[in-house]
Amino acid sequence: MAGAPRVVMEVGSDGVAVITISNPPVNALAVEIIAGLKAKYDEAMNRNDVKAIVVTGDGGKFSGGFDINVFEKVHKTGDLTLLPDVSIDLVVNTIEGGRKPSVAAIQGLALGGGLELALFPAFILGTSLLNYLQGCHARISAPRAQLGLPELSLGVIPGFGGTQRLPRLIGLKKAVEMMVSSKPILSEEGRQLGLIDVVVPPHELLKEAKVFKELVQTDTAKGLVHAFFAQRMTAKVPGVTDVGLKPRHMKKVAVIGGGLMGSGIATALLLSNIKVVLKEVNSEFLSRGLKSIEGNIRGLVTRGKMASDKAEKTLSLLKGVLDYSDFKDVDMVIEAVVENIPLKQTIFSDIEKACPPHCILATNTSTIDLNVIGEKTTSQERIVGAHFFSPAHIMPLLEIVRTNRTSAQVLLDLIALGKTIKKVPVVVGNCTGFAVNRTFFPYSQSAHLLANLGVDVFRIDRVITEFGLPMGPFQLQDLAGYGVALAVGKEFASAFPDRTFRSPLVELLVKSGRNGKNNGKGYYIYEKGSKPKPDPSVLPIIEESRRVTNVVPGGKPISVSDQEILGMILFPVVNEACRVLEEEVVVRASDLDVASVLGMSFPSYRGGIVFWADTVGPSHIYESLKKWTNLYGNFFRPSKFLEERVAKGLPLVSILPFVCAGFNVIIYKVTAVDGMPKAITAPCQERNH
Ligand SMILES: C[C@H](O)CC(=O)SCCNC(=O)CCNC(=O)[C@H](O)C(C)(C)COP(=O)(O)OP(=O)(O)OC[C@H]1O[C@@H](n2cnc3c(N)ncnc32)[C@H](O)[C@@H]1OP(=O)(O)O
Repeated sequence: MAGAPRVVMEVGSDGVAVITISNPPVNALAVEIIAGLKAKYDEAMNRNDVKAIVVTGDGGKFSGGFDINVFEKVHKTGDLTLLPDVSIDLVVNTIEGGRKPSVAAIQGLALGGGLELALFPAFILGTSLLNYLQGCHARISAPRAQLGLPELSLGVIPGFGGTQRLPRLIGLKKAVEMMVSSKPILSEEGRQLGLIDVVVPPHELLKEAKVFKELVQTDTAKGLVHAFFAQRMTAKVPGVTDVGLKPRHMKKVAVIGGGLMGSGIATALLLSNIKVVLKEVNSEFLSRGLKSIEGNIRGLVTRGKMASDKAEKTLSLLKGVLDYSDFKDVDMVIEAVVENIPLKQTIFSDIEKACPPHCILATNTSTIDLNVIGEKTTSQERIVGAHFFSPAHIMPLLEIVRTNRTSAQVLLDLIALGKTIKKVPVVVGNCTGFAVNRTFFPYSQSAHLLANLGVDVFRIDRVITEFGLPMGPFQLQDLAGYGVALAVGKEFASAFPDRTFRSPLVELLVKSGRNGKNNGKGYYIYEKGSKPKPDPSVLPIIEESRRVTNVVPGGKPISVSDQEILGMILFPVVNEACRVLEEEVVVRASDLDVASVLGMSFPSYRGGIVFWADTVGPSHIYESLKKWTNLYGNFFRPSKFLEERVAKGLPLVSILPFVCAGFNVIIYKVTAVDGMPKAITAPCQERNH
């Protein structure tokens, strides 16, 4: 078990005091660590037998930076005194004031406040001590340690003096690049960049400390800090990751279908050194799939991101096949064929016979009920959804879809595999659209409703991009292709007819020969080398759609502000998120935040869809939806969950009502004779989200 955070000091006979930070797993600079550092530095400075100081971290890591939990506490309490005055107190008064040489011994990582702590010795060396140390090295680092200032990714700036000291250490250009990109460099590069011996005057530190404290209080910092913790929570699934099971190693995975999704999934697996068998139905499709994987991997070489011998080694892990004979020793199959129920059912019945009994049977379906897919098998415990987002080797989200029969072991294995292939796994329930597509299905629906009510489509896109999404709903539709919009629209219309707005617009666009970005003609004109331009010739088609739907009250286009447009697009999404929470499609509300950020590019600095909704205020959202229901119909009707939350004055993220039914109350025990964990009933209990 990890011990309590502490700082220890050992003084050797050579007069060197080694101060070690110990706060597993990353030696975060918790308040008690900072206090401990100050106490040990004070002691070292005051002891006559100490000639020099080395500061280092325990467990192979220097420090992952200031303890982010403190930010969260500040957000909750508004109490800024929780933030210690490190730069002034520790650096100026203790370290500099003490006038003894101090060296940082870095290994593993020195991030944020951790790196800034390592810069402190330079601060001392930069003044009088450098003169008598005669070029002594102030930071000793093990190979490949990560050095970075990722504070901007949390919405704050380096607050322990880094903005002043890093530029002096490695030059302004590189320092700004490191701060803006938040990306770490390796110690080897850091060494090449050299040392700078300049002192930062205390008044600059004071200024910096003030700005830092102001930034911690902004919504942006709150959103980013929430997103940080939420992302780390997704891999903690009650009844799965806390019941003593160990993930099994996936050495060889079969992917069925070499189309866009299948080849992307295969690429992601190969890049993590997992053997892949790619199966297709004929040699033409197979060679197309293999070529696309090769293209993905060789593209990394062209862009200088992978050495060519490494690419060849990676590709040697890939084998293309036309039958199931190579499936006899695979640990997992991921089916990624077209969304056709009989085809998927046949494949699952075939792979059940062809694969070993421990093999996980996963599907990349984005819509079809997993119970239906597995209907012709007797292996329901090992059937699971592995829903990747396109392009699968790039997009970071992996929705792991469970039925009420999927075993905990299988879920755990998939969570572990997700992490191995550098995805963020989010475990979700089995419903139309799962968590992400289900929550965001009203997004394009409301955009179409607004367009049919007379609002300009390009204005809608602008409002949404100004809010922070990378593109608006109409440009997104152009990008995804109209075939996808029509197919997905049908699924949702049949699953949720009470809240579907039927717009003929996409059909009219297809009729007029448009297919979005695919053929260069959609709401926008797409030309090579230039940004998409709004296409005025689409306006008569939109007019035609308005005539057909005839939803404009009094026949006149509605007049709405940008703020209302934003609400009319995003509040229905929040409303659906409420239903997703009520039905416990996600384990906790923050999982939906992560899924919305990583799957829909919802701006991370807004914390995710539910977090943002709480910032806006559930009662404002509820009242707005009620008003729009009266004006424009049922599409906007507030959900029961939202209504109840508002009635109780609760935010959306707090305790979810615990329903004693469905997959969430199943816990697992390894009792089955075949070694697969079996579900047992668990008592109901309230969980904190
Ligand atoms: C004043 C200063 O200028 C302000 C600052 O220093 S702000 C902080 C700057 N530092 C950062 O942003 C680093 C954030 N951390 C990371 O990027 C990554 O955690 C890491 C690269 C250090 C390690 O990554 P990885 O090995 O994949 O482990 P990861 O799962 O992310 O983290 C392990 C645990 O450490 C915790 N942790 C990591 N960094 C932390 C931090 N700075 N504070 C508190 N907890 C932290 C994580 O929450 C996680 O906890 P859990 O096991 O209970 O879920």
